[in-house]
Amino acid sequence: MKTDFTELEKIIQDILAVPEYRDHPASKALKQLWEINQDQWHRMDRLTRLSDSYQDMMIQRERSLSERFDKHLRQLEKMTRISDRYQRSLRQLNIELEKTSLIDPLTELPNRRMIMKRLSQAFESQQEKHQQGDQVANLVVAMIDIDYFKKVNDEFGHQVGDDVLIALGQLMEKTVEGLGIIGRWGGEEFLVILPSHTSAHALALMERLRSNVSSYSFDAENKTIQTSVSVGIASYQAEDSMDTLLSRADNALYLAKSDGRNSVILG
Ligand SMILES: Nc1nc2c(ncn2[C@@H]2O[C@H](COP(=O)(O)OP(=O)(O)OP(=O)(O)O)[C@@H](O)[C@H]2O)c(=O)[nH]1
Repeated sequence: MKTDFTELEKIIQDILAVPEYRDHPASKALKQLWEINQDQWHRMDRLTRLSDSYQDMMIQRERSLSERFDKHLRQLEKMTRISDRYQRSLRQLNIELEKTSLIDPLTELPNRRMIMKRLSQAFESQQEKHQQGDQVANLVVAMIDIDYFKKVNDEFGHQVGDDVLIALGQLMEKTVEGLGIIGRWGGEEFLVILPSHTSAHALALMERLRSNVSSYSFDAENKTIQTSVSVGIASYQAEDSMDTLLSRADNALYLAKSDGRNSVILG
């Protein structure tokens, strides 16, 4: 049965208000009971309000924590994106840096640093091959120097000289393509590495390269520039170091120059 407290309260108040009942023990007990009830009701009310405000506080705290968490997450995502972008551009920069540190900017051929790297690799595999007794095809290097290049600069200017270097670089690269690697050794000098060639094959290839350059003519200011190269070749021999191999190619080049230029000599 549901108690109607408003009705009950009214009945109790009515009883307590009757003057004749005032000193009656039942009236006193009822008054006491009523006060206890009121007291408990106030306590319950306080507890309920306390619990409500505690719940509100917890909800508020949870919301603020969640907002802070979301904010940190967004910051973290942003930082990750920035870091990814930064790493990508750093990688790209490294690739470009590696490229520029190994490529000659004028001719876009491998520079001396790269050609030395490749020579060192080719030299190591040559030594392994040599130890296994394979001595038919060897590592061959060819030192190439453009003849009378100073005259080109003097007569047509440095810019035309640069253009001639680029054109000859491309022509020579085409000639050795698939057979070896050519790089700019410095100034008007180039170095060819042929990893596995007989001396006869290397000689024939360099003869073709010399012939291609000498039949090439460069047009500048309505004049034709005739070009030629001198080439010194050295083929790997037992006990060779990279230095002795290069030095023999250099000596052969010197002989080719002394021989009147536009020639190929196997040292
Ligand atoms: N335009 C241009 N000239 C260069 C470059 N590097 C070196 N040279 C020039 O190449 C010329 C080399 O001259 P020399 O060493 O006297 O040799 P050469 O005139 O070719 O004569 P031989 O080698 O004896 O046939 C010099 O004039 C250098 O200035 C370059 O990057 N661009």
